[in-house]
Amino acid sequence: MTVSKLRLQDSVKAPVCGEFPYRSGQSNLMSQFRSSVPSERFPAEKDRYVLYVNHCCPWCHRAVIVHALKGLGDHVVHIVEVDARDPMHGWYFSGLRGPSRDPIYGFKWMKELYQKADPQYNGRITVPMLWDKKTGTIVNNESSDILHMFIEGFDSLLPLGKREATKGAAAFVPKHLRVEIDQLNAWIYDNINNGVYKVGFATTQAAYNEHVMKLFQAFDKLEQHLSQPFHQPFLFGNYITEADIRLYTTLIRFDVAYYTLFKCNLKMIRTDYPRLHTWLRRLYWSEGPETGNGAFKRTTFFDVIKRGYSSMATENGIIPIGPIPNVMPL
Ligand SMILES: N[C@@H](CCC(=O)N[C@@H](CS)C(=O)NCC(=O)O)C(=O)O
Repeated sequence: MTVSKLRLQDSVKAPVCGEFPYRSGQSNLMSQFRSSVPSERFPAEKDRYVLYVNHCCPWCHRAVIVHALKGLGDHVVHIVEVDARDPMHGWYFSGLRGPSRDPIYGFKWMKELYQKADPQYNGRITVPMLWDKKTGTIVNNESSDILHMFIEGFDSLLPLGKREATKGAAAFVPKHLRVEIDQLNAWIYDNINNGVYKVGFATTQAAYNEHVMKLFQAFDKLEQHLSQPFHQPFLFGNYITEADIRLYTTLIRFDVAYYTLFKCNLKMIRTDYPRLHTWLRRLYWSEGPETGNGAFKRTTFFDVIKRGYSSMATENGIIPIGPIPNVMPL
């Protein structure tokens, strides 16, 4: 992803959970950890890599969903939950949901892992982060790279039926749709995944007005997209693609967090977007093989999401009660 793509206006402040708003002259803020599996330094090997995540974070969630859909949990990539964040020192292992110490080195703070990888490191301490136990360093901390690695980088370790190249039309990025999927992903990223942050962290009324309108125009467009031939039940037809996964992580948080806490409150998915609502509920509730027997639901933790966004958006830590239920039944 290019820096210019990430550049936001100065009227949007830096969120703790979300894309960093790059401002002019800050191009050196791109992550330095952008290696891949498989590569000479980081071959695909079982039990070698660890993914650190927090379940509030939508960027982590996309990697976690693919991890579940591909069955990478069976001794390929271990997931470790880093479940708390201190305003001064960042992510740490609290023991409340995840472990109370990093299971590899016994560290308390995520920043100790970053400093082990690079003692001079002074960038953001973010999740998701993919760690290599063998060389004791960070492979990558950019969720779209990790997502792509999980889609096919570990395929040599998986049964044939799970490999991207042998899945044909059921691939997460089928060859004949690659360009369309990439275009939709970029647009969804700018207007929706990152769009909610531009609204939630706007520091002027003008910025808020601009970004909130763009966000709902994007939903209107997607609602129309889902009405077109070959665009349902999923965004590109009968199979879940990378675009569905990327959109899901924002939409499942929308009514319960962004609508209330980020003031994205012009419309709700459940009351105003019938096609998007059906699409969302199908992904969430389906227990069939197309969702890895419920991978979307299994990886969605509403208590963590509500608590996490409340602590970001309000001073007093009060968690809004509604809407109830978190997801309507199908
Ligand atoms: N570009 C990164 C962004 C990841 C990100 O912003 N993660 C947030 C959690 S949602 C984080 O760790 N924030 C901690 C901080 O900035 O101190 C990605 O997509 O992986």
